[in-house]
Amino acid sequence: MAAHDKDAGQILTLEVGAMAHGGHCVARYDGRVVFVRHAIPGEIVNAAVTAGGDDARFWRADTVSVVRPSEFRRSHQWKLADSIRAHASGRFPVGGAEFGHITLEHQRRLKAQVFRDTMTRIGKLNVEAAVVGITEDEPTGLHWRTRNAFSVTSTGRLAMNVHRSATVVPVRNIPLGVRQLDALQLWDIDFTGAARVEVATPAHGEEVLVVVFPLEAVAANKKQLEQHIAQWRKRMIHLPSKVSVVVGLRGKQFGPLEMVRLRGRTWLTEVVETQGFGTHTFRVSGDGFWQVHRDAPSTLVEAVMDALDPQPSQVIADLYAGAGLFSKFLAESVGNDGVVLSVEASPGASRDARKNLHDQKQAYVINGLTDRIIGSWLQRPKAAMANGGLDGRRVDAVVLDPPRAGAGRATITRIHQLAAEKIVYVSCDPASFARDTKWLVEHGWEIEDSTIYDLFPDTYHMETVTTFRPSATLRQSRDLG
Ligand SMILES: C[S@@+](CC[C@H](N)C(=O)[O-])C[C@H]1O[C@@H](n2cnc3c(N)ncnc32)[C@H](O)[C@@H]1O
Repeated sequence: MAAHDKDAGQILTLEVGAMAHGGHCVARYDGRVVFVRHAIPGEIVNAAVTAGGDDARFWRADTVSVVRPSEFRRSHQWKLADSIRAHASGRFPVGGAEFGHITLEHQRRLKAQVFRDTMTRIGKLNVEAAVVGITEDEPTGLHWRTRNAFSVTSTGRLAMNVHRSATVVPVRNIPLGVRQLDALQLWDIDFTGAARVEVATPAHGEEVLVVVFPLEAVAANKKQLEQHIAQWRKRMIHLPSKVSVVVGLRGKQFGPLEMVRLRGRTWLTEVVETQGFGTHTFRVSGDGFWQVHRDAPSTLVEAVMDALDPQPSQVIADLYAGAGLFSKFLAESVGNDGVVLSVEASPGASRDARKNLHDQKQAYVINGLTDRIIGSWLQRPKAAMANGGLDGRRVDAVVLDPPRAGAGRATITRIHQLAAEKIVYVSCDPASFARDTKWLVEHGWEIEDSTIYDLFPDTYHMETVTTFRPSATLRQSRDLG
């Protein structure tokens, strides 16, 4: 909350309307829009203003009590994230479980509505998408996160941030985390000197990877850093032998992360077992991206493989490929005469991808920014793949899985120029996806199918997998060209 915010703390009684992207319901007060968190469409709530002011275009508020509850309200699954209990004890809820007070079935209905509304508002398209949930998540929506990041309090305890705030609240369990995480009792360790701690606890196996990021001042002072490293090492000596601990020294974005090993390894193993597409094992380094829900890797691989339907000898571009999750399964399907171009910007993730794909000669790991790599393919299609070309071949299909910001207009245009037969777009953000879709449609692409996967229960987040095909007009113009 901003210190100058004279309206902060004021309690408003509001009838809340539709759920908007970002996890808040839209309400009106004196003609002004108020984004209300921890409410459900149709409810009347008392909400405390968390950001206001006469000049503000809109206000923000947290529900503190419910006057007319929705039939889909339940008691919140996580005390520290429950706005009502938090405000009653004079504090703010931690972020990250803003749907914990809504039944799982209704959360999914709301996600479908948010996706539909966002596609209409930004994408200018009517898209109906079914929501697929993970059965084991029912009914609570708890115990699914394999990747958890913590802030650290001034006394060295693991903590979570209050929504849109630097305020941290110490935690002693993470209800959304997989059960292995609580069992480690990392809350009892003194992490003084650290700014952030990230913990990866894979769904299968006992390996755990803890990455400790020092405070900037500590990282900048070699002697202090060494002292803290010695202390962290000592304080974690009791952890089970399969727990690896590294200190991460961040470079610039996409620059290499230097990892100082305190114990164990700088990476862990992830096993992805699918229905119908086999099982593969992946190496994922401390700084590498991995899907967060324990069942997300297998669910998304199955969705992408079903949507793409890769055939032997095809050329497939896997853009924003991370450690090669989709590339690995795709390479197997296209066989020795096919090609998978696995494009990823992070050097660490590309290193992992090279290891994960080393036995598949048809897979090329290309480290760089997607738009530049495609630009090179378009400019020099005859050049060898190792030299930034396509070896005279044509890209048959594209899968892209960009970060939350989406691909952006320039990259979408280049993807279109590849003249593939199919694009499968995996997205974790409906707003950037709607923007990218608008540009694809302007270029002549049509949506064939779109499905929402509820891979972030008890939060407002969602994952979508959408198949695009060239429209009849686009096909015609290609034939003429
Ligand atoms: C949502 S993750 C998907 C990774 C992979 N498909 C998976 O499922 O494990 C997005 C990835 O894109 C990478 N990335 C971000 N911006 C990029 C860019 N401009 N070009 C290439 N890769 C990028 C990130 O480093 C990250 O690994």
